[in-house]
Amino acid sequence: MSEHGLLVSAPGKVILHGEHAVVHGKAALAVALGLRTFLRLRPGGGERLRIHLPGVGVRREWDVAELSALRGRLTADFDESKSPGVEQLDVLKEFAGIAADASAPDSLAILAFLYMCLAISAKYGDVPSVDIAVWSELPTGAGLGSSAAYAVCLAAALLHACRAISCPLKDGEATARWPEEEMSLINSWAFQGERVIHGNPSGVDNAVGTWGGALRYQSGKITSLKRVPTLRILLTNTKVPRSTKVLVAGVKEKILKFPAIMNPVLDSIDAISQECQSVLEAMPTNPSPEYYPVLEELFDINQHHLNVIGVGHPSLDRLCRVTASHGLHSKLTGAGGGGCGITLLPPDATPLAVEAAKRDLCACGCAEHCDILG
Ligand SMILES: Nc1ncnc2c1ncn2[C@@H]1O[C@H](COP(=O)(O)OP(=O)(O)O)[C@@H](O)[C@H]1O
Ligand SMILES: C[C@@](O)(CCOP(=O)(O)O)CC(=O)O
Ligand SMILES: [Mg+2]
Repeated sequence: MSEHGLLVSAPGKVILHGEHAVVHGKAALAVALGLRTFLRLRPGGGERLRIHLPGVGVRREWDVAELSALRGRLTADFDESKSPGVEQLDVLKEFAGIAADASAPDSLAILAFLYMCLAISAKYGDVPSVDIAVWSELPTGAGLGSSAAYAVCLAAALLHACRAISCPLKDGEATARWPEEEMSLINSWAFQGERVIHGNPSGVDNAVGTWGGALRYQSGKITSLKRVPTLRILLTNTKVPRSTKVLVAGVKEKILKFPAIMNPVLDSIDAISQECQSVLEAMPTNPSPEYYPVLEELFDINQHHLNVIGVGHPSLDRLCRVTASHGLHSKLTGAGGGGCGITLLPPDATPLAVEAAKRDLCACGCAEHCDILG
């Protein structure tokens, strides 16, 4: 690592269809966002490891020797394919002074960092003496994959600090991507970070955070979408906070309680993703209004399904109602329970109608918008 260190970044994502169902082996379609998380890695001083996470109000530092001793107490083989153990996480919580239920954003961020740092360094070398700062353009806990972007940045930086991956920058280059197999390793370790934060993630968010672009994800299989037409989508943050971990656990509980009722809903969400992919791949690259009625109907059906599996919220119902009053169709994106919704903007939607919808959304408290292009 040079004395100037390394700047790493990873994008957030929008799930078009398949959130939650993807945790249960169904397909999801997701696209990377222009909003990113950034990490600066610098050589540390005095055999210390420092982290600064302004987004969640964390500034902590530890002795490298103290972390090495802690790593020795965790008595387990660390591997990117092994789930973080409950006992391991309990030891880390106790060490960092984190409550046993560890659900606050700062606690989860520290826990994911400590786990990834100790696990990666145990596999590839010594606990590194580095300074790490992470900041983001993404809202945290709003359905845009901030946890995955954070985990991808941490995985890349820690693997780099432990010399498990190369420095991709060649002389004179300002930016670069790691080679494919190193990206796969980053993705696998980012998944471990997501496991600490989410409990039981599908892996779709860290896949988009690592690879970018538009992809279909199912049971660990990542496929780039063949052709992605230009799709205008309005992103609205309801500003209602929620935790992905809690929502994912709630869906699992419902499936266990009513398998015969819930499994067909997940199958139907899967079919929506398939149908949406077919439409997207049939659409010309340039905006073409005739495909939109189907895409709009798929949004509506999926939004109903997401309510059925228990991840809706009154703020999201309001968002859908307000946009519907302007002829526009919306659904939640990500874990739901608040967070963000997406609204499809067909090429024949008038700028006046879109502006009016945005104004009404602001009036009902959903104050943040951005237009994204697929
Ligand atoms: N920039 C960041 N710095 C530190 N922690 C972060 C950052 N972004 C996200 N996180 C962690 O991820 C959690 C949010 O993850 P999650 O509930 O999955 O929501 P989402 O991924 O939709 O934003 C936060 O509570 C925090 O622990
Ligand atoms: C609900 C889920 O499908 C997506 C969660 O996304 P987010 O953390 O809300 O950005 C969970 C997952 O796929 O791991
Ligand atoms: Mg998340």
